[in-house]
Amino acid sequence: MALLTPEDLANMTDALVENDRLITELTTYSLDGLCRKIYGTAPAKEKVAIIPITAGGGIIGSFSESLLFTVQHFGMDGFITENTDVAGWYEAVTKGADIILMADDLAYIAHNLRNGKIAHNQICTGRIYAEILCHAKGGKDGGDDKDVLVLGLGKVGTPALETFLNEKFNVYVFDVDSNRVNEIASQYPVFKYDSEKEPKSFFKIFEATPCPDTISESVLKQNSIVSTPGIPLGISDELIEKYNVRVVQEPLGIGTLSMLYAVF
Ligand SMILES: NC(=O)C1=CN([C@@H]2O[C@H](COP(=O)(O)OP(=O)(O)OC[C@H]3O[C@@H](n4cnc5c(N)ncnc54)[C@H](O)[C@@H]3O)[C@@H](O)[C@H]2O)C=CC1
Ligand SMILES: NCCC[C@@H](N)C(=O)NCCCC[C@H](N)C(=O)O
Repeated sequence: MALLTPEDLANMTDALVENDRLITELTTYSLDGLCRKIYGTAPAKEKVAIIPITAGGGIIGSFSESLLFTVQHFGMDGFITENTDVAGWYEAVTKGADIILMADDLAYIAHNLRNGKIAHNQICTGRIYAEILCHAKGGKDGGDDKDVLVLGLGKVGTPALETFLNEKFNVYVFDVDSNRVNEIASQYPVFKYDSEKEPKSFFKIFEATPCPDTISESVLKQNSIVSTPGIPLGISDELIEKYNVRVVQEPLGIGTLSMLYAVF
């Protein structure tokens, strides 16, 4: 899994606030409101403990602080444990935490100690970024509002395509790993997107890859919406400006709020 860097998180607080505004403009739901709608849950004064984990690559600068900002920004009570790892878990529980947030290099989870629910960041991230596109108001020409292009069929992209299929979208998929495309196409009723054989542009594009410039001019329309957890951003500033593309992208907070609503 591509690991976050402190640089990825440098502008996270501004990005979360700005993306919440954009999500509201596109969907009429605030991020908080959209999470309530898709999960059917709501916070009930849970105390959230964030436990720094030293395993693997170790602590990532401002990772825990970014989680605390997210928790508090959406009105919840949270704290970062003074201790790490097992000692941090003990501290969290003895301080009355209801929900634990913690991440090593292989998994970032939310665990509700009261109801037993557990959520995984990659699944919840794929779902919320897909739901943002599902709820985004259609293009001026309307018709293709149910078409969506999914770029990147990994641990985030797969839950996203499942969300689009559940919402009855026509899902076009692409991945540089053709074996992965064939595997997905054998499991799900999706269309393999091939820009050479059948060029097609999309109003709604989802991207979850670790590469830049994955979104080419050929797939864009005027006013396209790109919903992408992918880091780095998969579309150039030039194309964003030329096609007035609205881009929903933020490194950690949107996926974290989705995880919390999944365990309330
Ligand atoms: N913003 C957020 O909250 C989060 C962001 N991420 C980011 O999302 C991205 C995807 O994460 P995962 O799904 O866990 O990774 P993954 O490695 O499971 O999947 C990535 C997929 O993208 C494909 N790919 C790579 N280059 C491509 C290209 N040029 N065009 C099309 N497909 C390409 C790979 O073949 C792979 O199938 C990563 O950049 C990760 O850092 C992950 C979780 C949360
Ligand atoms: N964008 C959300 C997904 C994050 C994931 N790509 C990652 O960097 N995981 C490693 C996090 C390690 C955190 C560290 N153990 C700490 O506790 O500071």
